[in-house]
Amino acid sequence: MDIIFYHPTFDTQSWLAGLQQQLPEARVREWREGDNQPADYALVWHPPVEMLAGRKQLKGVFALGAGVDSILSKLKAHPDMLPAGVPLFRLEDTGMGLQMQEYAVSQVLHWFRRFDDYQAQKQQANWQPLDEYRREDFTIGLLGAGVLGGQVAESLIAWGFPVRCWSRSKKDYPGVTSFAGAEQLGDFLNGTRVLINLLPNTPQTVGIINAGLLEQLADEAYVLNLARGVHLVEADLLAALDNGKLKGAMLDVFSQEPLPVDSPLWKHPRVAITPHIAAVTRPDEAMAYIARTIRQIEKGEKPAGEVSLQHGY
Ligand SMILES: NC(=O)C1=CN([C@@H]2O[C@H](COP(=O)(O)OP(=O)(O)OC[C@H]3O[C@@H](n4cnc5c(N)ncnc54)[C@H](O)[C@@H]3O)[C@@H](O)[C@H]2O)C=CC1
Ligand SMILES: O=C(O)C(=O)CO
Repeated sequence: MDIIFYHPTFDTQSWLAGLQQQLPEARVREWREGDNQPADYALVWHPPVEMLAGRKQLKGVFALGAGVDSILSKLKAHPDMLPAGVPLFRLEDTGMGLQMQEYAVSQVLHWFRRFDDYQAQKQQANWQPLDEYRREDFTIGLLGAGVLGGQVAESLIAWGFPVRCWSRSKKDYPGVTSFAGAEQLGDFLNGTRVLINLLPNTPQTVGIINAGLLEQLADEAYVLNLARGVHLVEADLLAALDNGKLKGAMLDVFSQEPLPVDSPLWKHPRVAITPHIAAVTRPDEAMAYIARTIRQIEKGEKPAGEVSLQHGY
């Protein structure tokens, strides 16, 4: 079995060694320009078109991340990049769920305990206990309730917050109120105090967090964007912060990355920023998942994690 690997920034040698250990029966190599030698599987992130185009013998392509938007947008421009019938897999969880839980829980607690207000008071040397917030006024709403959103919901339930989610179809997570489809988006937003985005980037979700949506949230709401920058209309977020509708935002992802130095988001006192690190690929867990999935394919089984090209995620 031959496996080709391409990632623009990962430590390729350590991935090749790790994969070889997980799959001793395979021949694993780095893909380089001009390599047309046979391959059964391709492991990729931002792959050059020529790496995959025409490789009809592939049994599977693995995206080395959870979101497949960059691969699918390339596929749109170059439909021959993924030969017909070759399944595309993505990383499901592989350690990202826990990272998303850490990020979301720490930030929700930061807002809930008013550390943002105390930080602002500190700038003024102002010693002033503030009214406590009540959990019942702190409903958390998850936009997207899949592998990662479901785990974030679970972690916030454990902290006693009212939690609701919105997805394409209804979910059955214990203690979580589930809303589904465009017709229930308004009900989901009504009363949501903290909006956490974990949607995939698809034509249906681009720009979804806009002025019209923000207006429907509870007053003094907060936005946590953990998914993709294109989901959020940044100008609308800034306007909602400045008109008082939103109390704060924490953003991990941006319409342009790295975020340009002249973006007004950097300077806004109620916007917190991290550089797209909410959940990163954990090599050991990712390699174990890929090896397990390849073994399932080799046995003729149908593994989890296949991307629906029809739905775009
Ligand atoms: N900031 C970061 O470091 C990272 C960001 N991500 C982002 O998180 C996203 C979510 O990852 P997973 O939970 O693994 O994805 P998933 O595919 O398991 O879950 C997606 C959820 O969104 C819902 N959804 C999709 N389209 C919808 C629509 N039109 N209307 C309503 N609901 C819709 C689905 O029903 C599902 O509940 C990824 O696509 C990626 O963009 C993932 C990993 C790291
Ligand atoms: O896996 C993904 O989709 C990511 O965004 C990793 O940072």
